Amino acid sequence: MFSYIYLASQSPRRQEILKQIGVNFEMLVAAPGEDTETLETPLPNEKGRTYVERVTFAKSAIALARWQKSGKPWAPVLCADTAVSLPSNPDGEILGKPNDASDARRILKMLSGQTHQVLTAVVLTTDPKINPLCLVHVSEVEFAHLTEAQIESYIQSGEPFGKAGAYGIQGLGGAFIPSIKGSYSGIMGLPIFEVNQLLDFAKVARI
Ligand SMILES: Cc1cn([C@H]2C[C@H](O)[C@@H](COP(=O)(O)OP(=O)(O)OP(=O)(O)O)O2)c(=O)[nH]c1=O
Repeated sequence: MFSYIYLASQSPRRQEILKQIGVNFEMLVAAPGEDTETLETPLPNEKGRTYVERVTFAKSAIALARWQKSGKPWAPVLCADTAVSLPSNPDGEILGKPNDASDARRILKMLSGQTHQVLTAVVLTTDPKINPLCLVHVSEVEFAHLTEAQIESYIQSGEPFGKAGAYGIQGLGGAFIPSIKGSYSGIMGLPIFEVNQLLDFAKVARI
């Protein structure tokens, strides 16, 4: 039985979700100069599922190297990546975190009035010498038609930044979403039900 895990993610949403299900975790934070952003550039013609899997496995390899350097005792390491996929987008289907306000505007205009997918890949390494447990969770999110004024005031709020697809369902962005098919927590970055199953399988204790 493991009494805690390492969370290798800067996402405050993932921390909240782990707390919600009573998981004890310690952050495995990036070392200065460590670059994970370059990984998050989609490869030419890369599909959503392949993208989130590739990025999460890469984040995982970086996290394991981080653990090795840290000299800390072993505990399972959890990594995840969330991206929005819009197959009808001619410039490539993957929409990640916006680079700036004009990128957020471009993404929100594409999502307006459409249904998109949110994909979250999760990788849990239970032993550094064996293959990790992994899954990809997919939800469908219906977006209402947004006016230019709504998009501008949403960008002004600052909420789109640091979030895949330039919105947060858990914040003001929730008001743009008439329906979802899938899981709210999966859209927020960590699907509770599936992660709970992985943690059970890996024999991780809860508080
Ligand atoms: C679609 C959507 C995404 N998001 C967030 C979840 C993720 O934090 C973020 C996607 O970026 P990620 O690259 O998955 O995660 P991150 O950069 O926040 O953290 P790290 O790479 O260190 O693990 O978008 C929401 O909070 N709400 C939403 O509705």
